[in-house]
Amino acid sequence: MTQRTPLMAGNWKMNLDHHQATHTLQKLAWTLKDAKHDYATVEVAVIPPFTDLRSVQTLVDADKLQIAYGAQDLSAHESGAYTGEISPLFLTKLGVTYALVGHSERREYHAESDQLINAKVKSSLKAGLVPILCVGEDLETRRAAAHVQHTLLQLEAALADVTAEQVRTLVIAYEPVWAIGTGETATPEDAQEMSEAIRGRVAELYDAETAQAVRVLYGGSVKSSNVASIMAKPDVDGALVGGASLDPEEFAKIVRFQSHEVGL
Ligand SMILES: O=C[C@H](O)COP(=O)(O)O
Repeated sequence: MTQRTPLMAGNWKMNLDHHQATHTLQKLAWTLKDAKHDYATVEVAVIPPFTDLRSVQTLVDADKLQIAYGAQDLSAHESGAYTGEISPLFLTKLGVTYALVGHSERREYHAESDQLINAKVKSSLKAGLVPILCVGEDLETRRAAAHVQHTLLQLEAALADVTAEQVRTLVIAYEPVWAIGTGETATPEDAQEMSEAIRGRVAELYDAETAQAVRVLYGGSVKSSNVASIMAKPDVDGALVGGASLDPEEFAKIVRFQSHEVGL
């Protein structure tokens, strides 16, 4: 069985300018250093706004930080007349590792279609970025008990024409929209149900080895007080953290979920 390294990714959304980003990242790095965090056991990434990425890169390089960083979105195109879009190649040049694709806020506020999300998955993979593909249902869909079917359809659409080899590197984030920024958290059992279903569908679409390699994160009001119970579930490989990642001490506690009993 493949050993999957847990990933804690902090999505800052549209918060923190480049000065604030530097301070926040520095504080996160110091807190984790004080706690003697072993990045081989839990990987850490921050996902700042585009305008912060150069400052983040400079700090990571200068202080030789082991914290990875990602982009919150990217273009499906490499270059050309696409005003306001960011090429995956520009992100690679900035040392970016991850790219969020199909976050629910992009799907909702920018009407991103499954087809566009599939194109973005492919453009990020082509550029050597690791997509963090976001899927999940809204409250109405969950109330209708159609959440598994809905989420797996999003997954299948996003993976059209993506090879098994590529999927093995992928990160999938299950984010129930009703639990994002609301303080409502899915139960650990909800997170496990969907993570297992996602892994099961990857096995059906590809093979068991691919399904064992892919990392599935949970996202939606994750905090230091609830992360350990979610991480105890066998198919949950980490968290995509929004609000709580803006506080470096709180985010460090989330990263250090295994040490909660003994403190940081
Ligand atoms: O990308 C992160 C998710 O949207 C979760 O956000 P949240 O932790 O603020 O609920």
